[in-house]
Amino acid sequence: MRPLRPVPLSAPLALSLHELGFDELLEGFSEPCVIIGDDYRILAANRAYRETYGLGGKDVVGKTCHEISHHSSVPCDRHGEACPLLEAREAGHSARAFHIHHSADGRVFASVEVIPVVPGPGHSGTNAEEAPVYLERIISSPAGRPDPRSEGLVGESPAFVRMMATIHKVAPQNATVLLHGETGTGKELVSLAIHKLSPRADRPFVAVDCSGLPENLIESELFGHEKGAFTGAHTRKTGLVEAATGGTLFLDEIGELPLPVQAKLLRLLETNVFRRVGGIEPLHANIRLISATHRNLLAMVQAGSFRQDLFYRLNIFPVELPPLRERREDIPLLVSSILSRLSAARISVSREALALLKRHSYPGNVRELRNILERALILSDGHEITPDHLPDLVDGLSSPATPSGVPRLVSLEEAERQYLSWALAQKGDDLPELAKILGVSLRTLYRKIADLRDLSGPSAT
Ligand SMILES: Nc1ncnc2c1ncn2[C@@H]1O[C@H](COP(=O)(O)OP(=O)(O)OP(=O)(O)O)[C@@H](O)[C@H]1O
Repeated sequence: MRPLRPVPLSAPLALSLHELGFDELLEGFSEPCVIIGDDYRILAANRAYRETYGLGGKDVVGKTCHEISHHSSVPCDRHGEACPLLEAREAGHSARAFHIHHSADGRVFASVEVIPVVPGPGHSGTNAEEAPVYLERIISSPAGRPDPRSEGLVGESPAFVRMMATIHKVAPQNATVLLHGETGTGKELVSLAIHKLSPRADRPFVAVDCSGLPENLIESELFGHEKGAFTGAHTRKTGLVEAATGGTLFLDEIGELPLPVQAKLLRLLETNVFRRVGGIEPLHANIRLISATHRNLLAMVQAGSFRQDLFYRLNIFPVELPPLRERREDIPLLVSSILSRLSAARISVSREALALLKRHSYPGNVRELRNILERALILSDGHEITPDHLPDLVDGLSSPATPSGVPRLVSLEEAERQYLSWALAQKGDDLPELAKILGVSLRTLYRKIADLRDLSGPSAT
């Protein structure tokens, strides 16, 4: 058997990779692993790889890695993906990539690491035997799948896969993460995924909606209070920072946090110390903080409503969540996934209905898609969903298209109404700011909104 020595090695691997033959080496790993040659051919595979990617009992040895995991006759870089083998070959050190793989159990997200391996010092082989070989380890993601049966995050578009790759990189670190995305893009789901992928996974995940808490309560909710700290504080109360000890605290809509609480949060992040309201004892926090917002925090900093120092503390690792209209390729998959979550029966969607669903601009993103499908399911009595069951998408105003997504030629007046509906869905909570962006006075904006409501009836945005 051929003795092996890997170059260079990350510390944990170095312990298991020395002077071993292919099979012995591979069986040391519980995750799927293969040894591949320069030409992508699999030279050996461990049991986990055979079970995960097995081709109905046929051996994988002699096949190429892209044939097995991508069901493709050409390497993944020819599909626009990063090929870790190519990178490892060129750089001479290990390389990683995040891919969608075909496993025996459907498609999965997979973190792939390729490590160059060379013969051990005692080995004197033939030239052919000394051709470079690589160890490929694959860890499939528990955070979601590009598969309708997935419980977690669903998607397969390049924008979505890029975001998934980013969260898989940051999750194992303790870094503070700031998620930015429009409403309904999945910020809470992504934050939970980061928690589940982190070493804190078996400790608490505590989610707090900063916009849902009255200003005078936020501080005691977050930090707790001592008995008698204020009228009505009859007992000592543990705050959410303490409740998240060892785990992750998710602060949703961080832009809504009042300035005095921003100062306390900053102190917590800088010193890891906080005090309960009315308390003097300093308490040590042990949390990972993930925050999220749909707002432009930098613009808020410039406007003086968000602390600059807190912004930089929160923004250590920013993650942008793509809006659904920028990943329309995901709509068919999301439709089947959401329908299978909503109904145990198999519900089909007609071609025309799917075309309508794909054309809509979704100011409310995945949450809006879910609501539309929930209504359609009721209207269809659990049978095939057709355009008749999608009145919001057929009727126009309550389903505004983005300027780039106007599905047919319309009058300028109609285009303005559609654009205004869309703009309101993006920034309707800050009309002065929206008026500024649209270049109209606040009074004009109010008038246009009133016209829009008159025209579209009580259900308009
Ligand atoms: N990629 C996805 N795959 C499957 N479901 C998703 C995805 N993204 C969002 N959802 C679903 O959409 C809904 C909204 O998601 P979530 O609450 O995480 O969004 P959000 O960005 O936090 O919204 P908000 O800013 O309004 O709080 C949920 O039902 C969630 O399960």
